[in-house]
Amino acid sequence: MSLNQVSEQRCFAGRQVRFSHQSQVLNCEMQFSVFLPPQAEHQRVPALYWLSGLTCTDENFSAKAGAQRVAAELGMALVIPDTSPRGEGVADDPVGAYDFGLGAGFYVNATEAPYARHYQMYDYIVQELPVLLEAELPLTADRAISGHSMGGHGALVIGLRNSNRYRSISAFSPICHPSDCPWGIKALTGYLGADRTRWQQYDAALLLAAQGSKLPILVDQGLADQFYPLQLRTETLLAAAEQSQAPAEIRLQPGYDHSYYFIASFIEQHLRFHARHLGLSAA
Ligand SMILES: N[C@@H](CCC(=O)N[C@@H](CS)C(=O)NCC(=O)O)C(=O)O
Repeated sequence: MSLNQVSEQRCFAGRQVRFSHQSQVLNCEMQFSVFLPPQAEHQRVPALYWLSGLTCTDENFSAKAGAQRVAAELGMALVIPDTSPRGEGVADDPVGAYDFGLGAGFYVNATEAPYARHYQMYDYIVQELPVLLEAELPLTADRAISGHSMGGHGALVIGLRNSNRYRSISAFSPICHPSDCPWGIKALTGYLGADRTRWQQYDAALLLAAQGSKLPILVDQGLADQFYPLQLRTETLLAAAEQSQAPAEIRLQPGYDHSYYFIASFIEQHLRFHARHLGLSAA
């Protein structure tokens, strides 16, 4: 077993578990959380990967979203990775800003020094974690992907580029067009360099406009979100979905902000959306 169990709590008759492990891809020790529903005691279950936003660890979603009750009912595991490589030797933002470096890996494979040595979050999510978790835990290879803000960007990009690996994609308040917003420009310049042609593979609006989506997509965006529209650029995703005739439902929700109160309000609908596409009967 290459996973070390850090903690475990009973939750809705399932298990909320935190693990640490040595990541080969990220070249450092990592922690992540998993919710295993009660059904996982006697059978393998599909998994929803949840990618969190800026400043988060694996614990924000576990503690604040209230997703476990419905996941337990549906028989769906929740896999909640950290948002960047971690540890003393991992390069951070030069002035410790919250929107780059630690807690802000942006789910890309960095090519630029000094970040390339550890910041390979795309491969960590797409390759390393599923292989590890499906070997060590009672998970099937049926996966869905979701996330919030930076993690919504990650979920859209990873799902759009890997339609054979996931059944469905959803996002809350995603950074839709990182090539053209302050958070995205800073991150993509720092991790990938100034050549914008290398950014396109990590830009959900550009990917969706160019190739459409084989997977169903559900997006919720709060209209009282302080980061909408400057950072999130939801209108670019709406335009790309329309242009490509993608199977995407993008909902603008009046009154909701960027917080986990918004996520908690709609997470049940997202879990049931994924459950339908994962073929879970109770959805
Ligand atoms: N700290 C930042 C905002 C960071 C932020 O809003 N992070 C979101 C994701 S983009 C989050 O989930 N924060 C952690 C939480 O609410 O638990 C600021 O002051 O502007």
